[in-house]
Amino acid sequence: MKVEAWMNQLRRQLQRANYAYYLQDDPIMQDEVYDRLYRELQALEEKYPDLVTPDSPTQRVGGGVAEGFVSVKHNIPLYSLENAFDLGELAQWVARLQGQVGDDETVEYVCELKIDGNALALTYEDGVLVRGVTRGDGETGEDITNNVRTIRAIPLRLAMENPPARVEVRGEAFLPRQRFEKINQMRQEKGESLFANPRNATSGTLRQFDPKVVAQRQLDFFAYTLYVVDENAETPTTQAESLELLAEMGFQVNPQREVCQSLKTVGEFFETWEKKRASLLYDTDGVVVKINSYALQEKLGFTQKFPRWAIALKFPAEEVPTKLRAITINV
Ligand SMILES: NC(=O)c1cc2c(=O)c3cc(F)ccc3oc2nc1N
Repeated sequence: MKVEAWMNQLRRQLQRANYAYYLQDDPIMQDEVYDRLYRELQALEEKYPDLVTPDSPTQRVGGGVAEGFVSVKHNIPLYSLENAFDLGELAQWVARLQGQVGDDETVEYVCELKIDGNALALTYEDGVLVRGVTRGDGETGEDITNNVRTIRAIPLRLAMENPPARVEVRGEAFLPRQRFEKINQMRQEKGESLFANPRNATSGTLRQFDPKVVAQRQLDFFAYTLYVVDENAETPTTQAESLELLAEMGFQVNPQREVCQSLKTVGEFFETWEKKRASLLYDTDGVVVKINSYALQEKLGFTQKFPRWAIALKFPAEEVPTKLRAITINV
């Protein structure tokens, strides 16, 4: 077999093993086999440097220390979400929607946990990750591609045979709480300032100039929006389908989601997770409620700042720990 074909085969095998191990928590290959194949690919890439490809697992941490980040315009803007602070406000939002879509339309919702991290905009061309950008002001963000490439939950190549010409993905980079605590513990030992919370630690890490530092922090990522920019590729017609397609493409998609037919079941999803969220390995600050149908999303469109077809239903702010409150009262 030609060496180039062998190197491509090695890459596919390592990517599949990575996906199974990292995203499906179901290893298909012993570590020592993975390491041997990885070293074999590295040796071949050193011997044939012009056969190195950007999606090779060996290319995750590279690019040297950046001088700064270039500001780039998003291909598709990233809007923010309107907030609702209780079920009453959610009911008002639903009533407004129903008014806009007409009473004959039965509206179906998708409820997703709102991950408390930093939004990222990813661009894939012919299935290969070409750009990773911070949210910025929604119109332009900072090109942090070399840092994004170090996030293991973000595929360097989409896991599909015939990828669309271009795919835009949005998702949330975040740090699981345990990882956040470990990072702060290491900073404390080095006498460095501590991060206030996982979200700040995530944004501080994404803007590091050295990808090696980003890689050490082991950021995580959940994808939540997909735009297939390719007229002859099949495109999803609902948010639920998009989430399934994102998982097929090799992204980590948050499993705690539900298609709801009524405000009542949205409320139940919200109340369930308001209670259970402490058991999650990462911070969430609410539930994102979205209209499932893309046709209806299209019909509703956007205001100056928000999509009319999505809202963030926020969890009440964390209770101040009682002992702290007791001290306040004594003072
Ligand atoms: N933090 C999140 O977990 C999360 C955030 C957003 C958004 O910010 C968001 C913004 C839009 F304009 C439209 C849809 C969105 O969907 C989203 N879905 C999510 N799951």
